[in-house]
Amino acid sequence: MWSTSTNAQNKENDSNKTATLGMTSAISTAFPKPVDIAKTLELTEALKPFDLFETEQELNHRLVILGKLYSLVKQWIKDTSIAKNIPESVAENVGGKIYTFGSYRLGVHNKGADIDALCVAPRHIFREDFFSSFYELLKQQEEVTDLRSVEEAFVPVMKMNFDGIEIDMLFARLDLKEIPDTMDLQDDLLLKKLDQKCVRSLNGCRVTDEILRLVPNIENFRLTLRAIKFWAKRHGIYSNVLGYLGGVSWAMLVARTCQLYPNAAPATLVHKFFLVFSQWKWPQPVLLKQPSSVNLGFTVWDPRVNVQDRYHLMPIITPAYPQQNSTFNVSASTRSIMVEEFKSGLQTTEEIMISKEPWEKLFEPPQFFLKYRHFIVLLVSANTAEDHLEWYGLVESKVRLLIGNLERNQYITLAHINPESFSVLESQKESNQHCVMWFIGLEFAKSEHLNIDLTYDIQTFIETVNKHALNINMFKEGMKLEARSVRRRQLVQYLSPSLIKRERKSSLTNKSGSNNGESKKRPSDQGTQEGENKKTRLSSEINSTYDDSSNTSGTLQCNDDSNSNISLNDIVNPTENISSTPPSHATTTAQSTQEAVCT
Ligand SMILES: Nc1ncnc2c1ncn2[C@@H]1O[C@H](COP(=O)(O)OP(=O)(O)OP(=O)(O)O)[C@@H](O)[C@H]1O
Ligand SMILES: [Mg+2]
Ligand SMILES: [Mg+2]
Repeated sequence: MWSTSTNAQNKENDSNKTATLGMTSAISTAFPKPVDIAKTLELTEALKPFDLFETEQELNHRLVILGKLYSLVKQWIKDTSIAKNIPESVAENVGGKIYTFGSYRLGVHNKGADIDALCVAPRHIFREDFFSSFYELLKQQEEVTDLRSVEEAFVPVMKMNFDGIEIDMLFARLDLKEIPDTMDLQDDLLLKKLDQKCVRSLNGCRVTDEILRLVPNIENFRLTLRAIKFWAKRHGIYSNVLGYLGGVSWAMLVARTCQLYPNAAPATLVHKFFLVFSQWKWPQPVLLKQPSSVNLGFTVWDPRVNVQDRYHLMPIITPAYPQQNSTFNVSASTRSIMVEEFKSGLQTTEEIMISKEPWEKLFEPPQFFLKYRHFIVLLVSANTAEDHLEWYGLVESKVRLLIGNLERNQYITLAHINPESFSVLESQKESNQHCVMWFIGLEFAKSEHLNIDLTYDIQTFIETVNKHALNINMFKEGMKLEARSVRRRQLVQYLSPSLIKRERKSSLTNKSGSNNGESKKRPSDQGTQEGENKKTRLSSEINSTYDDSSNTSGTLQCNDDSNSNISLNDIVNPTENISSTPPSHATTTAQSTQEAVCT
């Protein structure tokens, strides 16, 4: 938890940390003023009611579980070594270790989050051993439930619940005789001669550790990241799989902000985060350090070399070799939604910093259902809970294809997928079915009296998902994916009255809401459920009064960066390109426009 006393201590520790941390020097090395400290305490207080932080007891429980897992790993490696004819005296010392990564390792996990862990073993212990004998050992443990292997995944993982805590456990075999307790994973040469699966499995830990090494003040980074992750979740832009950003990408954006304002307090950092990224010239990449020059033959993100990397719209590059873009799922739609959110976050934080608004304002969810007039509802159903979990995961991983189809439709200017899924109202589903819905808000080009037929876009998507499910032998009876076009007025058929009431209520108190009064009318054009089932055709009259998103870009106010070393303009300018000779789309686009902003 952030405190003023710790900050004073940090101030002393960091007073000489004004050297370059990252790709450029800092924008401002100013230390917090009393008002920044007060705002930071207010921020901590504003986050508390949301029950994000774990108690001391809960944190200790995690440590106990990790201790037990560690003992199990050591025992298993020793027993497996002996079974492979290694003398017992040697087997005693071959070691084996557990490292954590993800939100727990970063120190920003919410109550009930999982622990992401990596088991590292010496060279005579194989992945097959991990998924057989270690699996069996875990299975015997009383505290372990819901144990399942996902061995064929891109990053193979063993999942379990260990005494109430979800664990995702990866495996990596290093080319070493033994794994000493003191070993860390920073050395790039550890990856020499490793297979792809091991390199990918090591990547999460190496990236998390590198991020922590690259921020000037870990405690300030943590509180800022907690605030940003919570804001992103509330605003429906936290999801790697749906084309927004995932935890590690948000962590890197916050880390970059911390590098640019190395001594700033978290409240200031949250504000600066929005200032920097509302103006970032995407696709200029965000980098936390100069990419490593080591070459062990693994593919790294480099638009000069890989053609596909030139099409990444919002590159945020991991800092450990082999560096990757963590946001390759981002599309034109998701990027524009995120950029609008950055702009609106800037406006809100400017008001918060001058005490015109409280921090709570930043965490208010936007009114998704009032923002659009037309939606596509995706209904995903299955017969059993187990089937549903699998089916839901598959469909979720494919929704980006539908967004891509819609983006390519010349009449659609924005297809906005809301990552929140909703239960289907009892009145709308067949008994005993497990069924949830996603909503995609649509914005159309302003043309008069246009009939838009989305049948093809939607059908292609449904066919692709069904075909894929059949190909991987996942398809089970009862698994169903439906897409319906609905108007805003028809949402009452899908959403609970309390949710609709909540959106309407907040629209009345929100001056900038996009509600034009229509949502207060009783629905008059409700089709029958059956009729709608058959219908994937959206026939809509779109005229010039079309209800656009009312987000406006934030006005910039230049303030307190008196200790500025370089300007924000220098930062959002493409000086961070990984090469000065960039023949790529990514870099040329980044260089094409530039506007003077804040110094
Ligand atoms: N689909 C993915 N693609 C790439 N990396 C992933 C993916 N899923 C998980 N990871 C890696 O595993 C780490 C842990 O993932 P996880 O889903 O547990 O998120 P998290 O950041 O720990 O947040 P949470 O608190 O929700 O668990 C991520 O930080 C990332 O490094
Ligand atoms: Mg996690
Ligand atoms: Mg996880």
